[in-house]
Amino acid sequence: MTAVPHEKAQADARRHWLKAAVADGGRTGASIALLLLDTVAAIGFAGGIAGAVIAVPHGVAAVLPWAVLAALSGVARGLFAMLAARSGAAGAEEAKGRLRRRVVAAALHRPPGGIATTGTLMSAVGDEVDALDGYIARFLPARKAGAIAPLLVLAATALASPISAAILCATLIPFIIAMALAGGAAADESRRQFVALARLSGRFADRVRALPAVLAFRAEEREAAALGAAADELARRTMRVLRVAFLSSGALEFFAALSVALVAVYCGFNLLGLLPFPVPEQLGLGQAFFVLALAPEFYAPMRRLAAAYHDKQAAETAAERLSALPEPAARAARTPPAGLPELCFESVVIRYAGEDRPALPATSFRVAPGETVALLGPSGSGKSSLLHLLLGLAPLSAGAVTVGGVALAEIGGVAAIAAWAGQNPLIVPGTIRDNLLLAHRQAGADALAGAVRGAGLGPMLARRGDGLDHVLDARGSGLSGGERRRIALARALLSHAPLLLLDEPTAHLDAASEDALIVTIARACRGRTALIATHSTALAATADRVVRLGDAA
Ligand SMILES: Nc1ncnc2c1ncn2[C@@H]1O[C@H](COP(=O)(O)OP(=O)(O)OP(=O)(O)O)[C@@H](O)[C@H]1O
Repeated sequence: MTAVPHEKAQADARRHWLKAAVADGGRTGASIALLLLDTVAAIGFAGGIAGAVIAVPHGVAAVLPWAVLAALSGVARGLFAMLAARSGAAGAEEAKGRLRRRVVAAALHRPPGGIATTGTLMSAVGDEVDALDGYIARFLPARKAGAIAPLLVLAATALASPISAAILCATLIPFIIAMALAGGAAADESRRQFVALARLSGRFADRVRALPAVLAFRAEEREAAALGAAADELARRTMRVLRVAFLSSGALEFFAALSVALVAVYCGFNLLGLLPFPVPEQLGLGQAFFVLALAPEFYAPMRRLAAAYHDKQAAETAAERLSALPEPAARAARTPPAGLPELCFESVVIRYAGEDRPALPATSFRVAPGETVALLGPSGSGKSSLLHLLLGLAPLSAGAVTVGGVALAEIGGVAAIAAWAGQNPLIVPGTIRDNLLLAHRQAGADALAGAVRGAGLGPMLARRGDGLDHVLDARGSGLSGGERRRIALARALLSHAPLLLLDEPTAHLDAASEDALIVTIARACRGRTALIATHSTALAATADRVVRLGDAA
């Protein structure tokens, strides 16, 4: 019962979103004006031809001005068509640029706890924004010009021969009915085809990402069959779209040809006086030529619109996904205060979107400037979430957090003043050196060697012949969990940030390595404010204070 209104609401939302996206740039007004000028030039061309024909008996001098009019109109048509295409393309570039900037901003400034993945956002920036190209460059100008241009042709025809104009109008009515029927079917089929295409490409990308797991579970044949079935489904849907498209273009061509043929027969019989019924007009040669030259122009704007119809479907499908992207989070109003920060947590609650239970129930504590606090607590008690909250990666659902006396919301997060080693350290494609220098671009060789030593990366580099020049891929393939953490820790050691945030820095380590690392961490915490989430009581013992989470839960 609610499906239809829901679909209608979605379609309305899509249309509004597309309208707003185009209003940003678009330049459709210029393209529409140029397409209408093209129609005016077509009328001039027909006038030139007709004038030249009736001037033939009066000699070359009489023909020349009409021939020049026809030639200039022909050149103007080419020019207007080219400028309309250029202006449409430039408008589309402008609108796509704005949209891309908005999506990139949404990717870079994701609201804490949002669920849009980087993959979704990046595919939105590329493919989905591109899908709006034809809609803005071709479809919108063609639709608006398509509503006015036939009326201009009709008015010009009516001046020369009202009956011919009536014939053109008469063929338009069944044409509109046929196009409305075929257009509705085409829209449904085309939407289904786009959904099938999106499903297939999503499935394909997902399986490529999970290829090692597919091979490990010997699921190659099953997955290949599933991909084959999705591809067959897409092929079936594509064939249906093509069938409907052939039907509608068949209807368009039939009525276009019929209108020209009827006008031609009428003009011929009228000129010869052979019409079997009385008509209130007697056409001259010039009028007949004018009307005949203009008749094909009546359906030309609709042909242009039909050719761009596919662009509309592509844009609406893309709009469905793009409009669902989150708005970029508000920019920080202030920069974090300088110096060693004090952290204050007052009745802080973290609840992720769509979750009933809070990840962190009301928690209050304070970290003095230069103090090291260890967060201890069972798995799932919210230790990582608390660190993520400071970095702007988890939502503050209740309570207040201040950094150096300034509300966290005002500075957006502490990333600018923090050295951070998380549980899933970021590895970028490049050498291990590139990965370490992410924390401090200008770090010298001595500082780098100190960080490598402090984080215990020496044995790992020695095992790889090329040491710091060893190249890592985006997944950090070949690195163990402990090695990743050591890389993250080395980064934190390299950075001179006054705030140190460490999330389980000694996990995955044997006892001897842990002891060595604890000494390094304690040294790194000196002279900074530090917050360390850990399960290690040995590491917690080196902190100035321990805050236990999850006890009250
Ligand atoms: N992005 C998220 N969306 C929804 N729930 C989340 C998200 N991140 C964490 N949680 C949930 O919040 C709770 C606290 O998780 P968190 O990782 O902060 O705990 P933790 O104490 O650091 O655990 P561990 O010691 O295992 O690292 C868990 O129940 C977890 O499932």
